[in-house]
Amino acid sequence: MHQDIKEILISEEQIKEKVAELGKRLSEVYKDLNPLCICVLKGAVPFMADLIRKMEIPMEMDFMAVSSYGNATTSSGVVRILKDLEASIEGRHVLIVEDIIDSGLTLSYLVEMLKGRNAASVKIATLLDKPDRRKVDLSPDYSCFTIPDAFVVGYGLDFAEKYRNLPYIGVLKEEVYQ
Ligand SMILES: O=P(O)(O)OC[C@H]1O[C@H](OP(=O)(O)OP(=O)(O)O)[C@H](O)[C@@H]1O
Ligand code: HPA
Repeated sequence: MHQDIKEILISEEQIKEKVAELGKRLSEVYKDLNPLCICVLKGAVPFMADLIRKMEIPMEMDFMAVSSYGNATTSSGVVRILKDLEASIEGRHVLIVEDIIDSGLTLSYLVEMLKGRNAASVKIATLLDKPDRRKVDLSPDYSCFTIPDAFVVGYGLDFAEKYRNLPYIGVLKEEVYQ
């Protein structure tokens, strides 16, 4: 285990199993709909890469970069679009792929923005859901794990851009970010 990690919350094996389960479910839900999976950079990259390989249906992908955290551990509430989608989503079935929903501020902003572009549907798939910290009324359509209120890193999630390459989800030692 990495020296800055206090505890492994979700192991590599647990992630693999849940992601495969979700991929199978999405393959049924989106059969014949050619969904557009939108990966929210950068944290959702490992989840997106693993999830789409478990979706055994035609699908397309695109990427968005937004930022609300910067190098802090709490959301500023201000969502900035750093990179927009390449193509129109009008009439498309959109699935937003996220690593974590914490305050919900990032996704509530994104969902409203994408709905405003006349998508046929806009749904959310998240690896982690941290409902205790929610500041807006938002719940994911698909979620792999519900986690307690702790700052976690790994499998895409960072603190100050570090730890994204850990293969598990771990709780960061307080002394590392305090
Ligand atoms: O529910 P919220 O409180 O809004 O938090 C969730 C968002 O925060 C993180 O992104 P961040 O801005 O840190 O970018 P990153 O994915 O590049 O790490 C995470 O990837 C989500 O997008
Ligand atoms: O717990 C977290 N870890 C990393 N990034 C995050 N963005 C929101 N919550 C978190």
